[in-house]
Amino acid sequence: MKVYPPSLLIPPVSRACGTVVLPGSKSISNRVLLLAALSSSVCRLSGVLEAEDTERMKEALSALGVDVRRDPSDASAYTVRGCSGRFPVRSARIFLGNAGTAMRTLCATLALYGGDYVLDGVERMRQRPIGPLVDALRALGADVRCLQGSGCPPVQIGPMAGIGPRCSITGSVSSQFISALLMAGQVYAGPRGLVIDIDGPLISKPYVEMTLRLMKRFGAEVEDRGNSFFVPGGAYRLDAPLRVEGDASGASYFLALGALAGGPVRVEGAGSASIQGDVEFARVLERMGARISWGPDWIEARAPESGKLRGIEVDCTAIPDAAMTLAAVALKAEGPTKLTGIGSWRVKETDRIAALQTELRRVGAKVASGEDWLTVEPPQALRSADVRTYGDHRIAMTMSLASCAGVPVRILEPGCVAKTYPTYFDEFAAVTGCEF
Ligand SMILES: O=C(O)C1=C[C@@H](OP(=O)(O)O)[C@@H](O)[C@H](O)C1
Ligand SMILES: C=C(OP(=O)(O)O)C(=O)O
Repeated sequence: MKVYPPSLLIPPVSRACGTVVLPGSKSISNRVLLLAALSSSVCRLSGVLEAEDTERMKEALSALGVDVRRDPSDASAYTVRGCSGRFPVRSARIFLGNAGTAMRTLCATLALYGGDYVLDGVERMRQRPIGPLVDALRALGADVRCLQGSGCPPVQIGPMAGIGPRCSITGSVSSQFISALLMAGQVYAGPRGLVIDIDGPLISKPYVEMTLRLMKRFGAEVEDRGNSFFVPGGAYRLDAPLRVEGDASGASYFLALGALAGGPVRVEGAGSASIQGDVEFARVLERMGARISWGPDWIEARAPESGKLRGIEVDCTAIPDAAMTLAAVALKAEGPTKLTGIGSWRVKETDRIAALQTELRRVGAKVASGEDWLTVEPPQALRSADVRTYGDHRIAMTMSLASCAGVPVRILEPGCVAKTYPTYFDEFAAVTGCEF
């Protein structure tokens, strides 16, 4: 994995253009690795993201005895020999870093399988909620608990006697809980299947839709009943090789560069045919005045003809990750930009509302926030600043875009991009012509 210095000084960016071939989607990669491991077939996966979050998932599956083999001639291609839901290793302590997509899905999977497992992560992971998922799993008969009683990891898992037919779970904390119950539920459901009731509104819904589409690729047809899901139960099978799409959240930074600094910037690997909700980010940029073109697996962004982007109000409930990028685009827009529906930011890699408020103010923006919203007003002139990243890859990538507002920005601890996009700053340099 690429090694970064303690800080990176990004000079003012005056022009961005070029093409970025996106790394694999984190969300799709971690789902298909797990689905392949749970399947009853030998699965060929390509385009898998090489980053910390996917490393944690692959390590965990290997520790559980699954044969996950990298193709010697292609670092992002794997053959996974599925274990039909019966992991050979019944007792393990598994470290999942800060990978929410690994922690939540493996918690549900191993709890419904049963054994003697502890799932743990970094300090921040020990502050990220998992209580509602643990409660739903207990309602299904699993022996699982939060070891520190705080509703957060580490979680301890014991033997499983028999799975119940129904559970309910809140939709307003993390959609990953529901994706986890869906994917694991299919393999371990009893003969009557499993009903998952969703309490209240469901945030980050496109991620649940992605889960359903990928389960379908593995032969499982979940019935979406509006505020509940019926999971029929049965084995996963993958009959043809599966290629992971490029990461649409990662694409947002480069589309923003195109909109902020001339363009055209084209991202390849995700487009109008994508199953990732974050491609909608391009439509939001369009509302702000950027010129956007699409193909099935590419998107291109250019600055408005006038050169002026407009501040807007946007409900970000469906695009929690790409939404952060908008906070940086707002620095060069005319008028304020208000992001709503972002309450889940508070429980991700850091409290992203608090962190962005602090860092955007550091470069001179006027920022206000509430429990689930953020308003950014562009300053007359931006200030050069040393920007903290809080170990959060998306704070580092988002704040790198402040350099498009005419000042140098120093990103502290830029290596945190390794969570999902280890080569981010190389691509940034290639598209902007910056040297750092
Ligand atoms: O299911 C997924 O792959 C994800 C769901 C989202 O989390 P929440 O559902 O917690 O909002 C998103 O922020 C995360 O990066 C990936
Ligand atoms: C919230 C994120 O990650 P995680 O999968 O750890 O929840 C993210 O990548 O922005």
